[in-house]
Amino acid sequence: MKVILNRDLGQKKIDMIRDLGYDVELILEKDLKSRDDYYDADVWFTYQGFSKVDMDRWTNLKYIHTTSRGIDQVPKDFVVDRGCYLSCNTTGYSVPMAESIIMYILEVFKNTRTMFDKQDKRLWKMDSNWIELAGKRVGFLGTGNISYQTAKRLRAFDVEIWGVNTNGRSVEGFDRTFSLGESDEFFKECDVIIGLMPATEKTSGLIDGSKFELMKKGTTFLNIGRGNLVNHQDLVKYGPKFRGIVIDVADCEPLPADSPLWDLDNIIVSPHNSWVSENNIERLGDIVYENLKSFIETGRPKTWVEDINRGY
Ligand SMILES: NC(=O)C1=CN([C@@H]2O[C@H](COP(=O)(O)OP(=O)(O)OC[C@H]3O[C@@H](n4cnc5c(N)ncnc54)[C@H](O)[C@@H]3O)[C@@H](O)[C@H]2O)C=CC1
Ligand SMILES: O=C(O)C(=O)[C@H](O)COP(=O)(O)O
Repeated sequence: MKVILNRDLGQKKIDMIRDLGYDVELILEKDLKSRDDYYDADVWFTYQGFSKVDMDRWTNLKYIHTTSRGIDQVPKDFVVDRGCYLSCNTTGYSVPMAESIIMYILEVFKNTRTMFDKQDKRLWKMDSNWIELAGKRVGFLGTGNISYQTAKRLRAFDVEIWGVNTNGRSVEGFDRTFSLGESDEFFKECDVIIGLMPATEKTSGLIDGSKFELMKKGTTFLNIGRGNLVNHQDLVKYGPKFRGIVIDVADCEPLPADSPLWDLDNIIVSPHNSWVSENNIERLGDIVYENLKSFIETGRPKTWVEDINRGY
């Protein structure tokens, strides 16, 4: 079985896979001599490699694992037509994402932008506009794994935690949950609202002026999942209403230098950085190992995306 890996998982994981004792040829993408050497592989671990290869040329491909959590970049027709398995980095980034989100909220609540500005100017001047997280209501758009890990850690700050998901089902770690169709109260009452939804046809532009209108003045709004969730024109228009805005993702990445979002004085722009951590390769390696072991032994990975057309 020929397996192409886009990331070096380290010798320990490679040895673990080899020690399984099966006839597996593991090749790092960077060691492929030519693009032609891809096309007879059985398994491909990739992220955005789809645009770099000619998808029509694969002869044996039976299993794709994308090293990202989101699967919006995956050519879904190919997966369906070929009857290929698709798996992704289900939980691998949730911990660093949760920590980054808590950092962003505190940055907005404690005005760190202003603090660093003053520091650059060697200005010793107190700021009386710092607010507490304790007692606030934090709302998650999406109650998936990243939201869960963030909510779990936010508990220590004595906040109330609400969430929106597809049907309003209750989810461990959330005090209240809403369906999007019945979520006006959510938008009106949350002090912090965090976008953590996947990019799908259904989520595209969900958060627009009509939702910003419902939010109270001084809300802190973060979009961390995918940029398509938010109507950016409306975000700019309603910008001054917020205590702070944080975007880790945008409808166009990199965010163009002439985007009016850069001009908002209450925005933190993080360049799709929230997932970064020194532990990612170790976590990815665990998922890859379990999935590959299962694929070799049973013909299917341990976990996979069962309904690719759902989009996440
Ligand atoms: N900025 C970054 O660096 C990263 C961004 N991401 C993004 O974050 C997203 C969320 O990740 P997870 O929490 O692990 O995903 P997940 O699949 O565990 O959760 C997704 C949540 O969104 C909800 N949802 C989906 N469509 C909906 C709709 N139309 N209406 C209402 N709710 C809907 C689901 O009910 C679920 O609660 C990923 O899909 C990915 O695009 C993931 C990792 C890193
Ligand atoms: O996992 C996702 O989805 C992301 O958006 C992450 O930022 C990172 O994706 P990779 O660069 O690790 O594929």
